[in-house]
Amino acid sequence: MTTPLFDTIALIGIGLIGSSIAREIRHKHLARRVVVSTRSEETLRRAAELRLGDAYTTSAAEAVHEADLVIVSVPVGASGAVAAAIAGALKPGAIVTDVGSTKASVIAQMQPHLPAHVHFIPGHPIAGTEYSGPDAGFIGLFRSRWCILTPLPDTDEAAKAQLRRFWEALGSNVDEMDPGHHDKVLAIVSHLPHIIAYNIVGTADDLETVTESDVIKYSASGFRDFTRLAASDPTMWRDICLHNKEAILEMLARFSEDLAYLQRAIRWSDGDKLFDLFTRTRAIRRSIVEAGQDTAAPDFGRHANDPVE
Ligand SMILES: NC(=O)C1=CN([C@@H]2O[C@H](COP(=O)(O)OP(=O)(O)OC[C@H]3O[C@@H](n4cnc5c(N)ncnc54)[C@H](O)[C@@H]3O)[C@@H](O)[C@H]2O)C=CC1
Ligand SMILES: O=C(O)C(=O)Cc1ccc(O)cc1
Repeated sequence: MTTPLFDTIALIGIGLIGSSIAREIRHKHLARRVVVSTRSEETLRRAAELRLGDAYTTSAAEAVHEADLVIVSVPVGASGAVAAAIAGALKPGAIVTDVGSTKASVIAQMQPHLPAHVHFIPGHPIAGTEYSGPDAGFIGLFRSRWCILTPLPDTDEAAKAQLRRFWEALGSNVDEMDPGHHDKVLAIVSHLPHIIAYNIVGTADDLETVTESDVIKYSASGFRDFTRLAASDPTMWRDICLHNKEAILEMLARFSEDLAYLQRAIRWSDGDKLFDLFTRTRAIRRSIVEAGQDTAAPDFGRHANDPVE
């Protein structure tokens, strides 16, 4: 058996991401003890049934007081409230991290509450699915996926190296980025695709001439891919939109301009313009496939609700 990387890990929030991390910790023996905390009694009970931790509490402060690593996995809009709740109970030298999809806002919400005697290192695993809750997590979610850390200036190198080792133990490749840059990159590669998916599925649902049963019956695989994204958790995506507002609006403005260009090419039957664009975008897809980044997260175990061994 390998030596655990941490003595005690506290998981605040035990949905898709928190429970996937919990399963990995147990599976790979990365901590001696795991304390699970979440707001609702019902989710906590389910986490206990799934044996995701060693101790369970609805008090985030109680969960963190002995923790060497605290991982906050809640919707980004709740980050500030969690930081305020745990601040007074954190152990000196503890590493506090998060997994939120936006970084500048999470830092702005959490940092003012956290004491100087802890190492706050924000993070974001670029891995997930459209499912949520403790049953949705699975071992392998983070394998061969990127995890981006957005450390603050003067972050302790040893603490950062320890957090890197943790994500690497989960199979991730770890990168570092400035929070503002992270938010712009993620706005185009993750947030916009979800917004477009919510929009197109909403548009199809609003059409008078095409019925819902037409949509369900004849949906081609392209539309079905959009419905998968548009089935993602409404709270999580509301929070992402509200907490990465500037970058998302900037990318949406660019997107709308480019869409108008495409619309014009179709209106004027400009086949060359259409062909050129479609050729350029196909090359991007091929680069992604060549880089081995085309596969969805492995499906095995996605609904494996068996208690963790
Ligand atoms: N779902 C995905 O594909 C990915 C999500 N993320 C980020 O990870 C975070 C968690 O997302 P999921 O695990 O998917 O969500 P989820 O909805 O599956 O789980 C959220 C958890 O947070 C708890 N929670 C909500 N508000 C809380 C509060 N105020 N205090 C304490 N606990 C609270 C819920 O009870 C639940 O346990 C979000 O910030 C999201 O942006 C990051 C990468 C991928
Ligand atoms: O399900 C998908 O395709 C995703 O894109 C999952 C995802 C959602 C949010 C993130 O911040 C990172 C990954």
